Parts: sequence; structure tokens; C-alpha cells
Amino acid sequence: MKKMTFFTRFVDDILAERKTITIRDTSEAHLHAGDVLDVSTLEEGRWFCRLEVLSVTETKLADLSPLHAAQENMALPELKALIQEIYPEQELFYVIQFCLLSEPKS
Ligand SMILES: CC(=O)Nc1ccn([C@@H]2O[C@H](CO)[C@@H](O)[C@H]2O)c(=O)n1
Repeated sequence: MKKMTFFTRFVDDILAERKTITIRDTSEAHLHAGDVLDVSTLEEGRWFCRLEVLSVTETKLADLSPLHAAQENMALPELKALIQEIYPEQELFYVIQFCLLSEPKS
């Protein structure tokens, strides 16, 4: 299964479905709609959920909108500043929309 990591500070928003996209650089452009991802924290490598990729859309930093920010549970200036901090000097990104997969009942 493909894998993805998130900063630990986003775990609660993802599990509560307040965060439904992530914006990544070309290193994660290999993802496609329908992929199921095993998801863990970047810092501790702690598994915390599975996500299904709904869509992957190429986007420029300048084209990010308040809708993208809402899907990140952030304000647009905060989102742009964060992306520039994580990916300095980059202009081309991929908006990866996902949904949380529920755990199989045991
Ligand atoms: C290796 C690794 O884990 N990288 C990243 C990269 C990005 N993000 C989050 O995606 C959104 C847009 O970039 C923001 O919410 C970011 O903080 C993340 O959590 N982890």
C-alpha cells in the first residue's frame, strides 16, 4: 500500500474530517484517485489512519483559493505561508483531496 506522512499537529483535524486536502510538491505527484494510503506522523512514524485519494489536481501557489484554505481548516494567508515554509522556492503543487476510511469492525 502507498504511504503518506503528516505533521503530528494535523492528526486531530484529519481524524475529525476538518482537513480534507493536503498540498504537496512533485515528490507526491505519483498519487492517483482511488489510491488507499497508510498514513502516519512524520515526527514519530506513528500510524493513525487510512485515507482514500479522491482527486489529485495540479495547482500553482498563486491559484490557491479560500476554498483550499477552508479544506485545510485554515485561513488563506496562513496556508500560503505554511506551504512556502515547507516548500521554499516552489511554485507548482498538487492538491490531494482525500476521505477518511473507517476502521474495519473486529
Ligand atoms: C513529509 C511530510 O509529512 N510533509 C508534509 C507536507 C505538508 N503537510 C501539510 O499539508 C498541507 C499543505 O502543505 C498543510 O496542511 C501541511 O502542513 C504535512 O502535514 N506534511
